[in-house]
Amino acid sequence: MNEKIIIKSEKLCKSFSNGGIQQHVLKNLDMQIYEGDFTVIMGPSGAGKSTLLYALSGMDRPTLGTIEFSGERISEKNQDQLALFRRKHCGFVFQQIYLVDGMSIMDNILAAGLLVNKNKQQVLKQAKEMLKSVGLNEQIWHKFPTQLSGGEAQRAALIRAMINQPDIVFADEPTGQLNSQSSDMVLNTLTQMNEAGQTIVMVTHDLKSARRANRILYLQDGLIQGEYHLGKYQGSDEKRHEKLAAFLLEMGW
Ligand SMILES: Nc1ncnc2c1ncn2[C@@H]1O[C@H](COP(=O)(O)OP(=O)(O)OP(=O)(O)O)[C@@H](O)[C@H]1O
Repeated sequence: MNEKIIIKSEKLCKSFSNGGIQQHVLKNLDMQIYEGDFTVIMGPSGAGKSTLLYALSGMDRPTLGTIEFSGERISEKNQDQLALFRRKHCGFVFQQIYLVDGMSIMDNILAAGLLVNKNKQQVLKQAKEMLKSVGLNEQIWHKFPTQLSGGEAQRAALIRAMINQPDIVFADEPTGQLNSQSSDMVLNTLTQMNEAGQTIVMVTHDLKSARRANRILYLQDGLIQGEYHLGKYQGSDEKRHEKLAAFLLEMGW
Protein backbone atom coordinates (compact mmCIF):
# COMPACT_ATOMS: atom_id res chain seq x y z
CA MET A 1 0.00 0.00 0.00
CA ASN A 2 1.15 3.49 -0.87
CA GLU A 3 1.57 5.45 2.36
CA LYS A 4 0.99 8.95 1.02
CA ILE A 5 -2.29 10.25 2.39
CA ILE A 6 -4.38 12.17 -0.13
CA ILE A 7 -7.52 12.64 1.99
CA LYS A 8 -7.79 12.64 5.72
CA SER A 9 -10.93 13.10 7.80
CA GLU A 10 -10.96 13.79 11.52
CA LYS A 11 -14.04 13.58 13.72
CA LEU A 12 -16.18 13.85 10.60
CA CYS A 13 -19.87 14.18 11.41
CA LYS A 14 -22.77 14.52 9.02
CA SER A 15 -26.33 14.88 10.20
CA PHE A 16 -29.55 15.52 8.33
CA SER A 17 -32.77 16.94 9.62
CA ASN A 18 -35.54 14.63 8.43
CA GLY A 19 -38.99 15.86 9.39
CA GLY A 20 -37.53 17.80 12.29
CA ILE A 21 -35.64 14.74 13.58
CA GLN A 22 -31.84 14.85 13.50
CA GLN A 23 -30.36 11.81 11.79
CA HIS A 24 -26.67 11.39 12.61
CA VAL A 25 -25.24 9.52 9.63
CA LEU A 26 -21.47 9.96 10.09
CA LYS A 27 -20.29 10.04 13.71
CA ASN A 28 -16.78 11.31 14.50
CA LEU A 29 -15.33 9.38 11.63
CA ASP A 30 -11.54 9.31 11.24
CA MET A 31 -10.16 7.90 8.02
CA GLN A 32 -7.51 8.26 5.33
CA ILE A 33 -7.39 7.65 1.61
CA TYR A 34 -3.98 6.83 0.15
CA GLU A 35 -2.61 8.00 -3.16
CA GLY A 36 -2.61 5.35 -5.88
CA ASP A 37 -5.05 3.11 -4.03
CA PHE A 38 -8.28 1.73 -5.38
CA THR A 39 -10.40 2.05 -2.24
CA VAL A 40 -13.90 0.67 -1.99
CA ILE A 41 -16.47 1.68 0.61
CA MET A 42 -19.01 -0.99 1.44
CA GLY A 43 -21.65 -1.36 4.14
CA PRO A 44 -25.36 -1.92 4.59
CA SER A 45 -27.94 0.11 2.72
CA GLY A 46 -28.43 3.49 4.39
CA ALA A 47 -25.11 3.28 6.26
CA GLY A 48 -24.02 6.58 4.74
CA LYS A 49 -21.61 5.43 2.03
CA SER A 50 -22.72 8.04 -0.49
CA THR A 51 -22.85 10.66 2.25
CA LEU A 52 -19.22 9.87 3.07
CA LEU A 53 -18.20 9.98 -0.59
CA TYR A 54 -19.87 13.38 -1.01
CA ALA A 55 -18.15 14.75 2.09
CA LEU A 56 -14.69 13.47 1.11
CA SER A 57 -15.03 14.91 -2.39
CA GLY A 58 -16.29 18.33 -1.35
CA MET A 59 -19.69 17.77 -2.96
CA ASP A 60 -21.25 18.34 0.40
CA ARG A 61 -20.00 19.99 3.58
CA PRO A 62 -19.62 18.12 6.87
CA THR A 63 -21.74 19.10 9.85
CA LEU A 64 -18.66 18.94 12.10
CA GLY A 65 -15.08 17.77 11.84
CA THR A 66 -12.35 18.33 9.29
CA ILE A 67 -11.37 17.02 5.88
CA GLU A 68 -7.93 17.64 4.43
CA PHE A 69 -7.12 17.08 0.80
CA SER A 70 -3.35 16.89 0.21
CA GLY A 71 -2.91 18.87 3.41
CA GLU A 72 -5.43 21.57 2.42
CA ARG A 73 -8.48 21.87 4.65
CA ILE A 74 -11.53 21.64 2.40
CA SER A 75 -14.13 21.35 5.15
CA GLU A 76 -13.96 25.09 5.69
CA LYS A 77 -14.41 26.13 2.07
CA ASN A 78 -17.64 27.78 0.94
CA GLN A 79 -19.72 26.41 -1.95
CA ASP A 80 -17.94 28.48 -4.63
CA GLN A 81 -14.50 27.51 -3.34
CA LEU A 82 -15.60 23.87 -3.23
CA ALA A 83 -16.80 24.03 -6.83
CA LEU A 84 -13.36 25.27 -7.91
CA PHE A 85 -11.65 22.66 -5.78
CA ARG A 86 -13.71 19.84 -7.33
CA ARG A 87 -13.08 21.05 -10.86
CA LYS A 88 -9.33 21.12 -10.25
CA HIS A 89 -8.86 17.93 -8.26
CA CYS A 90 -11.78 15.52 -8.62
CA GLY A 91 -13.52 13.41 -11.23
CA PHE A 92 -16.92 11.87 -10.64
CA VAL A 93 -18.92 8.95 -12.00
CA PHE A 94 -22.32 7.90 -10.74
CA GLN A 95 -24.79 5.09 -11.21
CA GLN A 96 -26.75 7.34 -13.51
CA ILE A 97 -24.59 8.13 -16.52
CA TYR A 98 -23.97 11.87 -16.68
CA LEU A 99 -23.51 12.75 -20.33
CA VAL A 100 -25.40 15.54 -22.09
CA ASP A 101 -27.83 13.84 -24.49
CA GLY A 102 -27.82 16.56 -27.14
CA MET A 103 -24.03 16.48 -27.52
CA SER A 104 -21.79 13.91 -29.17
CA ILE A 105 -19.49 11.80 -27.01
CA MET A 106 -16.48 13.82 -28.16
CA ASP A 107 -18.23 17.14 -27.48
CA ASN A 108 -19.20 15.93 -24.00
CA ILE A 109 -15.57 15.24 -23.23
CA LEU A 110 -14.27 18.42 -24.89
CA ALA A 111 -16.75 20.56 -22.94
CA ALA A 112 -15.36 19.18 -19.67
CA GLY A 113 -11.74 19.50 -20.81
CA LEU A 114 -12.09 23.06 -22.08
CA LEU A 115 -13.29 24.19 -18.66
CA VAL A 116 -9.71 23.76 -17.48
CA ASN A 117 -7.51 23.82 -20.61
CA LYS A 118 -8.38 26.39 -23.28
CA ASN A 119 -6.13 24.77 -25.89
CA LYS A 120 -8.71 22.83 -27.93
CA GLN A 121 -6.15 20.94 -30.03
CA GLN A 122 -4.44 19.67 -26.90
CA VAL A 123 -7.71 18.61 -25.28
CA LEU A 124 -8.85 16.91 -28.50
CA LYS A 125 -5.61 14.97 -28.82
CA GLN A 126 -5.82 13.85 -25.22
CA ALA A 127 -9.50 12.89 -25.51
CA LYS A 128 -8.77 10.75 -28.58
CA GLU A 129 -5.89 8.98 -26.85
CA MET A 130 -7.91 8.36 -23.71
CA LEU A 131 -10.97 7.09 -25.58
CA LYS A 132 -8.84 4.72 -27.65
CA SER A 133 -7.06 3.45 -24.55
CA VAL A 134 -10.37 2.18 -23.14
CA GLY A 135 -11.47 0.62 -26.42
CA LEU A 136 -13.78 3.43 -27.54
CA ASN A 137 -12.71 3.98 -31.11
CA GLU A 138 -13.50 6.57 -33.74
CA GLN A 139 -16.86 5.07 -34.76
CA ILE A 140 -18.46 6.19 -31.50
CA TRP A 141 -16.84 9.60 -31.04
CA HIS A 142 -19.54 11.45 -32.97
CA LYS A 143 -22.46 9.42 -31.74
CA PHE A 144 -24.87 10.71 -29.11
CA PRO A 145 -24.99 9.11 -25.65
CA THR A 146 -28.32 7.37 -26.34
CA GLN A 147 -26.77 5.62 -29.35
CA LEU A 148 -24.23 3.83 -27.13
CA SER A 149 -24.55 0.74 -24.96
CA GLY A 150 -24.62 1.36 -21.20
CA GLY A 151 -21.06 0.08 -20.87
CA GLU A 152 -19.79 2.31 -23.68
CA ALA A 153 -21.59 5.35 -22.29
CA GLN A 154 -20.25 4.78 -18.77
CA ARG A 155 -16.71 4.37 -20.09
CA ALA A 156 -17.13 7.64 -22.00
CA ALA A 157 -18.39 9.23 -18.77
CA LEU A 158 -15.24 7.97 -17.07
CA ILE A 159 -13.05 9.61 -19.71
CA ARG A 160 -15.05 12.79 -19.23
CA ALA A 161 -14.37 12.53 -15.49
CA MET A 162 -10.67 12.04 -16.16
CA ILE A 163 -9.99 14.48 -18.98
CA ASN A 164 -8.63 17.09 -16.58
CA GLN A 165 -6.31 14.57 -14.92
CA PRO A 166 -7.96 14.69 -11.51
CA ASP A 167 -5.99 13.69 -8.43
CA ILE A 168 -8.80 11.37 -7.51
CA VAL A 169 -11.84 9.76 -9.14
CA PHE A 170 -14.94 9.22 -7.00
CA ALA A 171 -17.34 6.57 -8.24
CA ASP A 172 -20.75 5.95 -6.68
CA GLU A 173 -22.11 2.58 -7.83
CA PRO A 174 -20.80 3.12 -11.38
CA THR A 175 -21.97 -0.32 -12.53
CA GLY A 176 -25.31 -0.20 -10.70
CA GLN A 177 -27.38 0.16 -13.89
CA LEU A 178 -25.32 -2.05 -16.15
CA ASN A 179 -25.62 -5.66 -17.26
CA SER A 180 -22.82 -8.07 -16.40
CA GLN A 181 -20.88 -7.63 -19.65
CA SER A 182 -21.04 -3.83 -19.54
CA SER A 183 -20.10 -3.88 -15.84
CA ASP A 184 -17.00 -5.88 -16.65
CA MET A 185 -15.98 -3.35 -19.31
CA VAL A 186 -16.36 -0.45 -16.88
CA LEU A 187 -14.53 -2.33 -14.12
CA ASN A 188 -11.73 -3.17 -16.53
CA THR A 189 -11.44 0.52 -17.38
CA LEU A 190 -11.31 1.48 -13.70
CA THR A 191 -8.68 -1.20 -13.06
CA GLN A 192 -6.64 -0.02 -16.05
CA MET A 193 -6.79 3.58 -14.81
CA ASN A 194 -5.73 2.54 -11.33
CA GLU A 195 -2.82 0.53 -12.77
CA ALA A 196 -1.75 3.73 -14.52
CA GLY A 197 -1.66 5.46 -11.12
CA GLN A 198 -5.13 6.93 -10.80
CA THR A 199 -6.41 7.09 -7.22
CA ILE A 200 -10.00 5.82 -7.05
CA VAL A 201 -12.62 5.75 -4.29
CA MET A 202 -15.72 3.76 -5.14
CA VAL A 203 -18.92 2.97 -3.29
CA THR A 204 -20.48 -0.33 -4.22
CA HIS A 205 -22.82 -3.09 -3.04
CA ASP A 206 -21.41 -5.49 -5.54
CA LEU A 207 -18.78 -8.06 -4.59
CA LYS A 208 -17.58 -8.40 -8.17
CA SER A 209 -16.92 -4.66 -8.31
CA ALA A 210 -15.43 -4.51 -4.82
CA ARG A 211 -12.81 -7.16 -5.52
CA ARG A 212 -11.18 -4.80 -8.04
CA ALA A 213 -10.06 -2.65 -5.08
CA ASN A 214 -6.90 -3.18 -3.07
CA ARG A 215 -8.45 -1.69 0.07
CA ILE A 216 -11.97 -2.24 1.38
CA LEU A 217 -13.52 -0.07 4.09
CA TYR A 218 -16.68 -1.21 5.83
CA LEU A 219 -18.98 1.57 7.01
CA GLN A 220 -21.65 0.91 9.60
CA ASP A 221 -23.29 2.93 12.40
CA GLY A 222 -21.54 6.08 11.22
CA LEU A 223 -18.01 4.71 11.50
CA ILE A 224 -15.49 2.63 9.59
CA GLN A 225 -15.90 -0.68 11.41
CA GLY A 226 -13.43 -2.72 9.43
CA GLU A 227 -10.74 -2.53 6.80
CA TYR A 228 -9.35 -5.22 4.53
CA HIS A 229 -6.35 -5.24 2.22
CA LEU A 230 -6.53 -7.40 -0.86
CA GLY A 231 -3.43 -6.38 -2.79
CA LYS A 232 -3.74 -5.04 -6.32
CA TYR A 233 -6.14 -6.81 -8.67
CA GLN A 234 -4.34 -9.19 -11.00
CA GLY A 235 -7.26 -10.68 -12.88
CA SER A 236 -10.17 -12.85 -11.86
CA ASP A 237 -9.22 -15.04 -8.92
CA GLU A 238 -11.51 -17.24 -6.79
CA LYS A 239 -9.32 -16.90 -3.69
CA ARG A 240 -9.61 -13.12 -3.80
CA HIS A 241 -13.37 -13.41 -4.02
CA GLU A 242 -13.47 -15.86 -1.11
CA LYS A 243 -11.24 -13.66 1.08
CA LEU A 244 -13.44 -10.63 0.43
CA ALA A 245 -16.63 -12.61 1.06
CA ALA A 246 -15.18 -13.91 4.36
CA PHE A 247 -14.31 -10.36 5.47
CA LEU A 248 -17.81 -9.13 4.63
CA LEU A 249 -19.38 -12.06 6.44
CA GLU A 250 -17.30 -11.21 9.50
CA MET A 251 -18.59 -7.62 9.25
CA GLY A 252 -22.17 -8.92 9.20
CA TRP A 253 -22.88 -7.82 5.63
N1 LIG B 1 -29.78 15.17 1.57
C1 LIG B 1 -30.27 14.38 2.52
N2 LIG B 1 -31.27 14.81 3.31
C2 LIG B 1 -31.77 14.04 4.27
N3 LIG B 1 -31.35 12.78 4.55
C3 LIG B 1 -30.37 12.30 3.80
C4 LIG B 1 -29.78 13.06 2.74
N4 LIG B 1 -28.81 12.32 2.16
C5 LIG B 1 -28.79 11.14 2.81
N5 LIG B 1 -29.72 11.13 3.79
C6 LIG B 1 -29.99 10.02 4.70
O1 LIG B 1 -28.76 9.54 5.20
C7 LIG B 1 -28.75 8.11 5.29
C8 LIG B 1 -27.55 7.58 4.53
O2 LIG B 1 -27.77 7.78 3.15
P1 LIG B 1 -26.70 7.33 2.06
O3 LIG B 1 -27.33 7.52 0.73
O4 LIG B 1 -25.42 8.01 2.33
O5 LIG B 1 -26.55 5.78 2.41
P2 LIG B 1 -25.87 4.62 1.55
O6 LIG B 1 -25.08 3.81 2.50
O7 LIG B 1 -25.14 5.19 0.39
O8 LIG B 1 -27.16 3.83 1.10
P3 LIG B 1 -27.44 2.88 -0.17
O9 LIG B 1 -26.46 1.76 -0.09
O10 LIG B 1 -28.84 2.41 0.05
O11 LIG B 1 -27.29 3.71 -1.40
C9 LIG B 1 -30.09 7.65 4.74
O12 LIG B 1 -30.94 7.33 5.80
C10 LIG B 1 -30.59 8.83 3.96
O13 LIG B 1 -31.96 8.89 3.95
